[in-house]
Amino acid sequence: MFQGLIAGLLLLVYFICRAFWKQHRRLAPFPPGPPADPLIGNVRSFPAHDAPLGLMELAKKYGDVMYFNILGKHLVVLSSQEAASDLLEKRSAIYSSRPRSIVHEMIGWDDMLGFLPYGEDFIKQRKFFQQAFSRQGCGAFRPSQLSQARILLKKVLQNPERYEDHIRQFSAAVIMEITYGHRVSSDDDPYIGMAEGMSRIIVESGHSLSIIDFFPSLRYLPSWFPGNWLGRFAKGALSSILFVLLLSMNILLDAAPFLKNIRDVPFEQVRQQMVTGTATPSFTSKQIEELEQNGGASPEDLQILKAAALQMYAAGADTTWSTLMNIVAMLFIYPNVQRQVQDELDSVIGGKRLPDFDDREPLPYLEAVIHETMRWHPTTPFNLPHSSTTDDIYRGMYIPKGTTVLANSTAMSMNDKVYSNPTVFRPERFLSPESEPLPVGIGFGWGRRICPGRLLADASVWIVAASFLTVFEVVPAKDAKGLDINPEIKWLSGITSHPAPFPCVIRPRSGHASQLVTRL
Ligand code: HEM
Repeated sequence: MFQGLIAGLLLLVYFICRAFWKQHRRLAPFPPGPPADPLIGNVRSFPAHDAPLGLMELAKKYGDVMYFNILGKHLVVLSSQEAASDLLEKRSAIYSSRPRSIVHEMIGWDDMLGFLPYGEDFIKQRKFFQQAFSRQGCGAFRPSQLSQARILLKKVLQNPERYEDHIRQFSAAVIMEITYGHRVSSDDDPYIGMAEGMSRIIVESGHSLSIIDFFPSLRYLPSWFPGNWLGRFAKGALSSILFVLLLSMNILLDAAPFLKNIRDVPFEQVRQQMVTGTATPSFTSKQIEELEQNGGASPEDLQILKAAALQMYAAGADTTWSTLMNIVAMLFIYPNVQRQVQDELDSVIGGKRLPDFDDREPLPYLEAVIHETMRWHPTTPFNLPHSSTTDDIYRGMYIPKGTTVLANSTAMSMNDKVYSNPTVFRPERFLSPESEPLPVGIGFGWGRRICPGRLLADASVWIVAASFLTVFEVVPAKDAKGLDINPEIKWLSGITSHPAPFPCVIRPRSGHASQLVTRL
């Protein structure tokens, strides 16, 4: 009797709480956002071109937490580091999943860490990364980063006009060596071919997957259609579906066997080498060893590990390359900044040798230039989308379960409440006494999804920037009359953003540096 009463009371409390929650939910409005059309929601008001900039403008009107309804799907755009840190970091128990990506499912990439929803597989795969790329773990990769940086310098010396390719190959070679212990020996190394094919697929599939790139295609509709939103919606939806179908078929046709090979071939090679005792220690060999020490690697474990190894390349090569290309562009545009970095390098290292990673501490100006480049032109103009796993109320606004949450890095980097004169490229802002906040979230994301390769990336960028600027300088090319060509640099945006090729000359610096170059 007494137990029944307790059970009844508990049930009553449950229903009251549920009713209160529903009431609360109804009372809490969605975050502000542009007015929506019936059924299609904000399809027409979502910026179709240059979405990061378009959304930055909208945020001036609607605030740093904006709501969009895209064909019934909830999308929240965050435009301040404060909101991103509050939600993606402090409430990371709620905001750490990823939205479903049909195209990535079709090409079999849905088991890679970056696309996994929050859950057991995510936690398992993320652990591989956290172990390998801890501060201590990264130390083991330094020799490979240093020697690949030397190879890069030699290639630039021999063939400076192909510097973009050389930097791309550096980024790929470091990842291949770290992941599989494979030392890239020449430009026609088959692993480099695989890596380049992979880059192409990342760019293509990234476009078709992204909600930002996909749904706005519904907007390519005549705006004169008076009041007949249904007709517009149908036409837009059809074109979007066709767009995705064509793109994914194209990917499927020429990419499926390739994707299987790039996943299996290097991985199986490491396993063979482990059997014959010829494997160079790598991320893959270490993880296999560890699994075997803990009772043997199951086929599922091996599948997860294969996906993790592939993910390393998919996430680490283009991002590192784009960041380095952005730095080259900024140094070209701001020769006085370039000179100041070189003065610092000369006074600290003395121009008698190439920088080693141990020289990292005393180069604050170079560090500031790297941070300022990542702020001024974020490598990923949008962070990867997060997705929420329960209903939430933030600052009195309702964010439903299943909302895609997009952090607009571009808007954050231009926030004048955080950065003084944000449109001006000024590394000094990160130095004492100004010491403005470092753009860590803008560069590498937040919370449980923060880039697990950030320490490795940071070291690669530092080593290349420091050694490159010790021996080379980037100067304007000359026209037929011998005058400087001052090109207007255009920025290309996909998943990552980097400058379009622009005319410039890379040449050895004079003085001590020229001797270093001859010794390369
Ligand atoms: C300068 C170079 C790099 C930049 C700018 C960069 C940036 C990012 C960003 C913005 C994210 C999304 C974070 C979020 O969702 O909140 C991310 C995720 C990721 N990055 Fe990086 N990254 C770089 C290099 C690397 C490297 C070298 C690796 C590995 C070797 C790596 C592995 C990953 C992985 C696996 C994810 C997905 C994490 C997850 O979904 O849990 N990244 N990165």
